[in-house]
Amino acid sequence: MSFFTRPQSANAAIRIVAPTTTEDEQLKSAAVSRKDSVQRHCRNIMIYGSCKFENKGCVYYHPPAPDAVPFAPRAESPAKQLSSPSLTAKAVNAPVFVPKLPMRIQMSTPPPETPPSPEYQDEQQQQEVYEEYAYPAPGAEGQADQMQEMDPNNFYSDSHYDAYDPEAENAYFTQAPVFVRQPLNYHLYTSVIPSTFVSSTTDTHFIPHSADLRILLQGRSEDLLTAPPPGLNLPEEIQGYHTLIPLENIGGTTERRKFGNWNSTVYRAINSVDGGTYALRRIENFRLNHQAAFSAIEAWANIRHPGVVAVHEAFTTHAFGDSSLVVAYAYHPKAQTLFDAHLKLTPPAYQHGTRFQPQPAQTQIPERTLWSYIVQLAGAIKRVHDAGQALRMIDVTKVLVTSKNRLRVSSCGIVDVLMYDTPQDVHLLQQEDLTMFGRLVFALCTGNVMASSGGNFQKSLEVMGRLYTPEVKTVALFLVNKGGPHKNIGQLLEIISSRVIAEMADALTATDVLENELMGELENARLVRLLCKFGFINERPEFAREPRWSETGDRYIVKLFRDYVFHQVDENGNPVVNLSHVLTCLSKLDAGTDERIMLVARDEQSCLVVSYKDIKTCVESAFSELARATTSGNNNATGGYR
Ligand SMILES: Nc1ncnc2c1ncn2[C@@H]1O[C@H](COP(=O)(O)OP(=O)(O)OP(=O)(O)O)[C@@H](O)[C@H]1O
Repeated sequence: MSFFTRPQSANAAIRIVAPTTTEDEQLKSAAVSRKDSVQRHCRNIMIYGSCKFENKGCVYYHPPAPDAVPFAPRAESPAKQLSSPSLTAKAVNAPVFVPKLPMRIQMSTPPPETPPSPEYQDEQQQQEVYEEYAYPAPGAEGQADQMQEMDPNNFYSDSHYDAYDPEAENAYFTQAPVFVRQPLNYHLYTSVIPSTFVSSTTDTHFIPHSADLRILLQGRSEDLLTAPPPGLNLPEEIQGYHTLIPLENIGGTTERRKFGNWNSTVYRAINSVDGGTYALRRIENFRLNHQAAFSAIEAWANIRHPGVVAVHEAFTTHAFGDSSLVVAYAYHPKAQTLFDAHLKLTPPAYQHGTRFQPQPAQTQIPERTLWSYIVQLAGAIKRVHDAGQALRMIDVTKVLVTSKNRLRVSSCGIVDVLMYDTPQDVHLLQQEDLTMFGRLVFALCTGNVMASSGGNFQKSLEVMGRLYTPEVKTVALFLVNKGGPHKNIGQLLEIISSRVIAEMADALTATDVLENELMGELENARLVRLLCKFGFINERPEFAREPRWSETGDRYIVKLFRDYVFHQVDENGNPVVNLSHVLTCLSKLDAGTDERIMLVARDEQSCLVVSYKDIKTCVESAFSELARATTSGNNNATGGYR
């Protein structure tokens, strides 16, 4: 049979030694029933210190419980152990791990000055035995359980660091070494906010359910990477923009899209200067009479607001075969117009040969969403009016829904260029903005773009009164009615101030939810960096003319740790493919915690007890060695890896 002996120093090679004859006699009763010479040790015991399956069918050998062992062999010094004839040649070749940092152990009370009583020595011995089996520290059993049943949300609350109160256990335990509670570098960890406070599993006003959020973001990324279909017959490049894709159907059979009285098409394109994706709105057959008409675009380019699609630049081009005006805007992947999102009729459906009436894309807009739209648009208008501009195009086909319940006014600045020759008083234009805003509210409430016009007006008010609170009607009427020269957006914001506060609360909740989501993803970059380093180090065929470089010295520890993380097997010898275990180990390694683990050689003849901090030092030193050897001309070779 064999024992694991506790090393004298914190981190040392541990030999699996054969017991002496005396020890055999003392352990006779236990040894009779065992077939240690032929039976393999359970690796869970070797790695975790305990095996969950011990009494549940695990076929491997489990050492006896500590209290069943009356005596344990004294731990020999690591050097002596390594020179012992009981080691295999392979084990002797294994490098001895020399800790680079002193072990941080503190005695809870100073050792007794007078020689301890025999009774005390007995207890002390028993305690040593206990520690050998409970190694690495009191509480390790719980830790082993924790490691076997990894809970990704709990791996930061490490029981190893919980205050250990020896007095509560036994008076004699006060002499046992107590591991000082090390303050973890908590800033290195993700602390997931309890879902009670910030839940990503439920919908919030602006942020969908966590899974849906990922689908949304993946969809955007996919949208950005879509290649143009062949046969579009579009210019290859215009003013530094390439890879044009029309965002609306430009087939000859469908009605051409209009922007006021002009034909207009929107394209997605990539800017070759900054590599960014932009939305290009092209106005066909436009002749620019005055270069000064672009001054409005310059003014718009300075307006940045979350409710306004950012204006980038404008130019004219003949690349389409005509004289076109093109204005470049920030591109919002997967954006929909308010019309498409809420008012567009779905094609008539047929069932059993019966034709059903076309239905709006969505039924009634919920009041909360409606208020959110009103507040967002009011905020955008306020920003633009404060900048001395007017939007001049507030329409359900020009307001984009760019995310969940998020609106942005698009096409800003175009009308200013198109109407440059017929200047108008900006104050009147701003009043007109409010009227257009009112029409939009009518359209959204009733599902009819013509809701506020002519004979529809009264009926629309009735519908509005039936579906929404009276406040909505008040706001809509305030906007469409002529209120005199002093009517302005500020007055509207006063009327809806309570809604603005609700909106702000929702926006702040959205940032909390997003922060929480981001925290969950924050670990990825650091883990990828670590995995890259492993990739550079492990199995490197040769370095510095040393074919065994990756197998010796610090690298040997890295190799064993790699086995510990990725190559564990269960009691049946099947691979343990537990991502939580991998993530936990890598996170602890990245943080360099003082928690210690036992690394077992592949031949199972030797093992090393090392802390994550030590392994981190090994990884860093091996990687630095490689990095130093990179050519001097390639100074950035390791940039970003650290
Ligand atoms: N900045 C942008 N980012 C992403 N998509 C955009 C952007 N601007 C417009 N789009 C998309 O381009 C498409 C065409 O926009 P457009 O403003 O022409 O709407 P429309 O519904 O075609 O209006 P109209 O019928 O008046 O032409 C819409 O699907 C819109 O979502």
